[in-house]
Amino acid sequence: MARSTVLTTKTINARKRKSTGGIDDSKGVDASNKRRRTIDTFFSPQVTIVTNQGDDAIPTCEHVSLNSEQVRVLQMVVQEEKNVFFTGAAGTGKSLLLRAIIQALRRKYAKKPEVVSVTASTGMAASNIGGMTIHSWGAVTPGMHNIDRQISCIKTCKPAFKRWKETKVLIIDEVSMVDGQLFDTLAKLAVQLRKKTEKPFGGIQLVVTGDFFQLPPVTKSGEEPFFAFESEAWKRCIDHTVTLTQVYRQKDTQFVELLNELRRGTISPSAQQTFTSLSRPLPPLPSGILPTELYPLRAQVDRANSTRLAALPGALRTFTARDTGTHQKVLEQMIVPAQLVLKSNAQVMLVKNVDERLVNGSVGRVLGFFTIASCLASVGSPPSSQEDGAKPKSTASASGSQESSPGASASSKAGGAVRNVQVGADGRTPVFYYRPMENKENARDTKPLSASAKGKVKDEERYPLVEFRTAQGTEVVLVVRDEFRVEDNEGKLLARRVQVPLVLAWAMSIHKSQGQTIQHVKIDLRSVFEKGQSYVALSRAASLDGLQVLGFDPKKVKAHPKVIEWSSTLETHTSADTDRTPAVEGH
Ligand SMILES: Nc1ncnc2c1ncn2[C@@H]1O[C@H](COP(=O)(O)OP(=O)(O)OP(=O)(O)O)[C@@H](O)[C@H]1O
Repeated sequence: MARSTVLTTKTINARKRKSTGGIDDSKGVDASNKRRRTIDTFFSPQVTIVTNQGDDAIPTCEHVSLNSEQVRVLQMVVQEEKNVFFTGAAGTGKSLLLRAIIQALRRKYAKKPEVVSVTASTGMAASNIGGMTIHSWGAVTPGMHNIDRQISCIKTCKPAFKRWKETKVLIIDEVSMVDGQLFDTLAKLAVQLRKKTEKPFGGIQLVVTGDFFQLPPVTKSGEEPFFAFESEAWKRCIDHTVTLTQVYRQKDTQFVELLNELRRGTISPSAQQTFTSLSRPLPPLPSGILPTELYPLRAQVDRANSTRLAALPGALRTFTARDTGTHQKVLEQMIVPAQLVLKSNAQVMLVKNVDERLVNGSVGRVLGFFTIASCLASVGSPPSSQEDGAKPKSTASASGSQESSPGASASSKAGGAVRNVQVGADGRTPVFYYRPMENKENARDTKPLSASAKGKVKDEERYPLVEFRTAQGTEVVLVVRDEFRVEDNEGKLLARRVQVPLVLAWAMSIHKSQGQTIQHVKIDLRSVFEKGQSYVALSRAASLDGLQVLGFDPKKVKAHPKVIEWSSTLETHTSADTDRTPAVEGH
């Protein structure tokens, strides 16, 4: 019988994806960013992050130091090897801390990287930290609680069986969405598969994080969720709970207080008044980028995107995916669509990681549609003077960026994209740079294209040229087709899609927005259907000024009573001091 029915999805750039967690792991990071390397000691750890603090929602890159709460958790996990659950409200830096922990563990176990397993409850959360879903990791069949049957299935999946036996540290992110029964099953499997029956979780060190006030486990309609913290295994295995208390996402204390009320589902009349008053439209951004719209339902997201697209002038361009494989039905779950329909000026989001600048989630605007050949001719800076007299618009940051460096053209074609395309005075047409390769001096400055890039020149398809906002400013990129693969747990290919890795990005679902910080956001709460959903949506906003709320209804802002009760028992033991001493408790 089948092992897990949960499938892993990879793109051919999976190796690149590992380096895009937002931590300075030094690969592909600007020289300026390398100055202050990250977790060299536990006591002054610094993490490079991409923040969205700019007025125009332009992300910037900065180094942050972990606060004392975060450092304490890092120590407990990495030095003291404790089983830790760390939690905290939205924006308290759980994800940032988790990335720091993963990096520190990878360094600690550099000679045996397979002993650190990085997982999350959902595919989206897993891809944010370069991991896999907990189901895929363990080859666990969802809903099956017969341990013997699970074990027989797992033993047929050699990579998963090996993971169960070799893992020393298991990380689980977004634990609020892990079903309690699954947590119990995992603990029993660990004990039996590792034959260390006396040790909880078979002796695997657990690092678990999430906020139970956010999205709950998915249940059949009308069924009560059974949270991970209610499971037997949780009580036996989680030795330390740490609550992070400093909110970073929102700087405004009034907003932080309002979000706290939302989190607990207790809305005061003044909070209600404030949220209701946020129904006013947001002023347009100078860049022309519209606020991201969040909706509870996928159908609403699709409708909002289609309406915006229809309102744009110009012809539609349709990119039809090239699908192959024996199990093409699984491609339906893929974020990259079978039919991608675009127009010039459409707002789009990249759905794959290319490097630290261009990541899954980068938002931009389509400038037009061009062939690879026309864009490769306009990459980088002009060799000496400009051939056609067009004024190239600078698309890279000025400060010593790699884009304008001599080798830019050689490195510009990075998996599914022609990077750093220079556009002319109209702001949307690639300029043409003539590079006389016979001249040795110039040849050194304008390296020939890689063999793979040369091969692509034959491709006459016109692709979207997109101006992305990046941590360094903006970058114009021709986004070409890329390969997305769906594999079973043993890495066997089930289906493959070759498609332009973009989706329309005027709107997204609240589920997909989890974990993000959004500067300008318009949230429609009228169809909210889950506890925690309103809180997740509203807590994505960085400020009240950048937040528009439609359909705010205090009756729909609910926290689950079991979560409220459980968290109150935590708080009675927690010493969250004002001086930011870690709120640590042992059970
Ligand atoms: N020690 C720190 N110093 C400065 N900024 C920080 C620090 N920790 C986190 N941040 C910033 O705070 C913001 C929110 O962090 P993060 O996304 O990790 O929070 P979170 O707790 O995971 O939120 P959510 O539960 O909503 O996913 C990010 O922009 C992050 O870079």
